[in-house]
Amino acid sequence: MTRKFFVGGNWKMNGNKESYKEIFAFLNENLSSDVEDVVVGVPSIYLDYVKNNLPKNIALAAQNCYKVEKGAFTGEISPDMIKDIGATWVILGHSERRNVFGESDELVAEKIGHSLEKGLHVIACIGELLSERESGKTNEVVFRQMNAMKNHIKDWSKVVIAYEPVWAIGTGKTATPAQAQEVHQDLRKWISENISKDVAENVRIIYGGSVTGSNCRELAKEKDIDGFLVGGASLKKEFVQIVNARV
Ligand SMILES: O=C(CO)COP(=O)(O)O
Repeated sequence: MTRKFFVGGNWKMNGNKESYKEIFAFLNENLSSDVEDVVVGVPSIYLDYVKNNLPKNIALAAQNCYKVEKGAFTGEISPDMIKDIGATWVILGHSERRNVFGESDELVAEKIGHSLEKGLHVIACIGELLSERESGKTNEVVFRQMNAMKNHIKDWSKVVIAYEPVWAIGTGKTATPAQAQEVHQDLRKWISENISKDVAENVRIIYGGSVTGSNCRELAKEKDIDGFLVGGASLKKEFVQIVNARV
């Protein structure tokens, strides 16, 4: 298996310049210089500040952006702006964007397409609600979300898929390794049948939802789990343990 392990920290709408200093300190002290593919997603107003203080081997992501280059879209930021300040990634389709801010599959897919065209790398998030899981619709939901994206993605090499079951986000209820592996495996099969075998083999599918220093190693043993997207624990020292889950 050649897929490189990938860990993203999603800081969401947390922290400030002062509290980020602690994060810079534990990343500087504890992260070995040869880590690969570690990205942190930062509130847009702090992207520039974090860029100037983060260890250089960690990449920077915005947590959202709009689907066009520029214009009268008050409050939005564009992929060009994200690139301009030196960030290289954007998180799109996070469940909080979908469920709190009402972003549709189509809007998420358009944002992904535009970000890729502009040269950003994308963490594309998908995942089902608890009610959807309980009614046996997990695959139907994640395949529908994937299908919308498929029409807008030409180059999958710059995409990481984050499977984040909504019921596991911020709840302390992690999917079991077997539950996560099952969905990741089904996703890879769907990709093989609907996109290509090559993309299915190479695209990284990471898991998100209450990942911690203590559960990351078991999850990381599963063959289709290629890393994590971490919320709460990415603000704490244990993030380093998660980055090293396969070491
Ligand atoms: O939403 C998440 C990452 O994007 C997961 O959040 P938690 O790790 O806090 O559950």
